[in-house]
Amino acid sequence: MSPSTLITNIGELSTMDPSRGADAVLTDAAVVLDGERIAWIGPAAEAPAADEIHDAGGRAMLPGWVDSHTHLVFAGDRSTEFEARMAGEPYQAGGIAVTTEATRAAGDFDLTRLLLARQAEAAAGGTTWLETKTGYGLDVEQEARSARIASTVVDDVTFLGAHLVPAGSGPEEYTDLVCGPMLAAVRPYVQWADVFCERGAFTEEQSRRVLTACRDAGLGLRVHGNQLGPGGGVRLAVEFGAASVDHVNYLADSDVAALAGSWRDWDAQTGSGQPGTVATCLPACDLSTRQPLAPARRLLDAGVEIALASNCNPGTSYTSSMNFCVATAVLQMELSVAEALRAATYGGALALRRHTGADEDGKRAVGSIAVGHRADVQLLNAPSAAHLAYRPGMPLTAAVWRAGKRVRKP
Ligand SMILES: N=CN[C@@H](CCC(=O)O)C(=O)O
Ligand SMILES: [Zn+2]
Repeated sequence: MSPSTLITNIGELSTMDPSRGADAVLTDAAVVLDGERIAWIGPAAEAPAADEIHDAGGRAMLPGWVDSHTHLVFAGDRSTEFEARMAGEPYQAGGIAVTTEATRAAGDFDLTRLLLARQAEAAAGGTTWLETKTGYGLDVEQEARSARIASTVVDDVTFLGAHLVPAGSGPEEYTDLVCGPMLAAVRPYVQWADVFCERGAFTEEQSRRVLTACRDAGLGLRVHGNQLGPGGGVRLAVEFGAASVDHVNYLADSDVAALAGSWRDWDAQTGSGQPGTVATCLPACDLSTRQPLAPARRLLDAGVEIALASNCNPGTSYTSSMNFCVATAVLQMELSVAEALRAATYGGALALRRHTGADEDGKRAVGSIAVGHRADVQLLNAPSAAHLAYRPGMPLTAAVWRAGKRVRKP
């Protein structure tokens, strides 16, 4: 049995629990972690006894980040491509092939070691729930290997065989492979499937085939859409009831309306009802590819639930810093601090359908602090979470607990 921990003297506790309404932020608060669950929340003066006590010293506490979009199973480096981009070259999907070559050449041991180091880096930065994708294998054996390795390290694994058509394959023939033998080989290791629906990657028709096959195989769906230009990715994601469509840089009014429509049976104030398709914004990627920042404000104003994620990958966004994403969202994307925090915690959980569950149904919610939810919390070296944007780039992560266990610095 792991000991219980009382974290007390919390100056500001942002629970991100929609069911608390206006009381979602507490001051002079305490939290008890018991095993891997949150056992108690309330005023510090009323806190129960616990095996261990951690004095937060008036610091701010919030849920651990839920990073719902990364590509961490890779080897190699693309800093030369990055430098060329900074000198004016546009980003092109074809860079994925460079990482695929390096990833295929790495042994299982090295690939696992690299993934573990990236997971530890993310956790030290406050990320307590991590999704990652395949997509740098691009043949049956290599995609299955990436999925298997990912499943031993991260919390949610997504099959992204439809990331790029590899050299030497025809697009239709490769799409058949993704929908057939590749899907069958990765299926034991993954919960989700994704498709890069974009010029230079997969057409709308090919994407539709991939989503249909993966849905029929029982996988949850996500889409990379509208990243490099207008297109059908968002529409397709909504049509298929995908949990998330990610990037969303180039949106027509009809895309925003379709996303908003998917949330019509959802009550954002209480976090109840039928969730729709989350629009996942990836600000670090937008900056690194010199794309317009995703229109997060416009989406929120239209009634769409959004998430913020790092999209950590070697091509377009080589950072797992959710602090950076939150700061950028506040400084550059017209989100309030509370909206950015929600998108990086509860929003990520919604995008992975991990936002509910407290003991009674065998699932533990992540992304919000409530009794019965997973004990995923972080303390900041600051009296309020606003410091994440007020002091951007500063090392504000003071302590992190993941499933009740204190995370060590890598
Ligand atoms: N857009 C597609 N996939 C990744 C980039 C992959 C790469 O360039 O290696 C992304 O999410 O940005
Ligand atoms: Zn991606």
